[in-house]
Formats: sequence, C-alpha cells, structure tokens
Amino acid sequence: MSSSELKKYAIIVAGGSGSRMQAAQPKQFLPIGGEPVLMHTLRRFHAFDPTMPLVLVLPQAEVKTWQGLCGDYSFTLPHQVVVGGTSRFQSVKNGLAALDQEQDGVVAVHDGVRPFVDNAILQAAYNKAFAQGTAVVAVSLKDSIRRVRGGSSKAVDRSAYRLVQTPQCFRLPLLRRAYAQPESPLFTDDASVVERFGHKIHLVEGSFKNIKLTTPEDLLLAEAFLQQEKNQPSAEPLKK
Ligand SMILES: Nc1ccn([C@@H]2O[C@H](COP(=O)(O)OP(=O)(O)OP(=O)(O)O)[C@@H](O)[C@H]2O)c(=O)n1
Ligand SMILES: C[C@](O)(CO)[C@H](O)COP(=O)(O)O
Repeated sequence: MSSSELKKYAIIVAGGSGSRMQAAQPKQFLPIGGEPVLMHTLRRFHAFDPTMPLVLVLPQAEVKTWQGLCGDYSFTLPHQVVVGGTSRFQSVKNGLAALDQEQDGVVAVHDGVRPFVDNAILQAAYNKAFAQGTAVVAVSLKDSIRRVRGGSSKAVDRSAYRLVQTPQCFRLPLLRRAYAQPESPLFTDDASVVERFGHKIHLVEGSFKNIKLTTPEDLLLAEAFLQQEKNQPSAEPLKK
C-alpha cells in the first residue's frame, strides 16, 4: 500500500488527574482563552485533517463532565470518547483498542494537554511515520544540564540530548504490537514502548510553543500564546 493510501488516526490522551497542576478540576478541563484545554487540542487536529478519526481518552469518572462541557460550549466536533486507565500506557492501550483492528495507517498519540500543536508539526510527524514507521516530536535544550550522582553534579553536553514532546506517530500495526508488551515503569511515552519493542525512533523537530500544561505557570504561558494568536492570526507559530 502506498503512503498516500494510508489513513491517518489520532489518539488524544486525557485520562490523567493533573495532580501537579493543583487545580480544583483535572487540567484538561481548565479554561484557557475562555474554553477548556481539550477543545483547543481537538480543534488543532480537526483543522489539520477534518476527515481523521479522533479518539479522546478520558478518566472514567470524568466522561460526564466532558459531555456537560461539550453541551455548555456547543462543542460538536466529531470524536469518540474512550475510558482511560491508571497509567498513560493503559490509556493509550484503551485508545488503540477503539480503532478498527484490521486497519493499517498512521496513528498519532498526543497529550490532550498540549493544545499548541500546529499544522507544520503534524504534517512533518505524519509524513515521517508514513515513510519510516516512527516519528517523535522533540526539541533541543535551551538550558545547560548537569548529571546528578549522589551528592555531586557534573556538566554534560546538552547537544547530545532532546526534550521529547507529542505527537508521537507510528504505523498502526507496529504501535498495536508494541502496546501488547507488558507495561514497564520505564515507559514514559510511546517512543519508549516502541523502542523496547525493538524499533528505531525517528525524531522530528518540535516547537517550544508545543508545551505540556503541567504546573500552574504553564497556564499563564498558554494565555499569552492565545493572545498572540488573536492579535496576529496569520503569524507563523513562534519558532525556537
Ligand atoms: N492514566 C493516565 C495518565 C495520564 N494521561 C495523559 O497523559 C498526558 C501526559 O501526562 P501528564 O502531563 O503527566 O498528565 P497527568 O498524569 O494528568 O498529570 P500529573 O502527572 O501532574 O498528575 C496527559 O494528557 C494525561 O491526561 C492519561 O491519558 N492517562
Ligand atoms: C509523553 C510526554 O509528554 C513526552 O514528553 C511525557 O513523557 C509525559 O510525561 P509525564 O511524566 O506524564 O508528564
């Protein structure tokens, strides 16, 4: 099958509790620019390819909350809701199970709390995965880094490292087989799962704007990014 015939899919994982955000509700539902984070994220994928099936993974206890929010905000963008698990690994696994098991294609796994993914990143990641089977978005480090051992630390060469983001795109049959492995505490993302399964991970350039909303100050950044987009709707996304 040629890559142009392969279908695109996306699994948006939002099955976590957002404990580091220390908010009254899970961070994926917090408003930024007057709208829940997840609505921004889903819209970015829909704008990239309106025909692509979107699977949204949510905590079981929050499915009703989401349905309520969709009603309150008249949010009608098509997506399939799936219940998550106790770890990101389990949530991705549940998302994968919701996709047609016979289908080939490329699937992106994306953190629901990374609402600033843009078309250029999505295009590059899907293209690379169509061509090479894996594509993981990453950026270079802006700060110096030190390796800590016991009570001391030592400078290390930051050019040897990358900060990993999402989307992480894979040929669908490969990701399914990789996620059939037993879960390991070392699995922090999809790349680590696929790498353990024995496949090379290809990197694609991400963006410093593609942040994961993790701690409270990230919400301030998010508001600033949205304000900037509102003031300059046609502006290129912020570059590194
Ligand atoms: N059981 C889980 C845990 C995490 N995630 C998702 O994985 C993404 C990245 O995880 P992280 O930022 O760590 O989210 P939380 O686990 O919600 O945050 P925290 O670790 O602060 O509790 C988030 O979109 C989160 O909702 C998930 O789908 N299922
Ligand atoms: C998947 C991820 O966002 C890539 O940076 C990250 O690994 C999630 O990590 P967390 O520990 O769940 O925040």
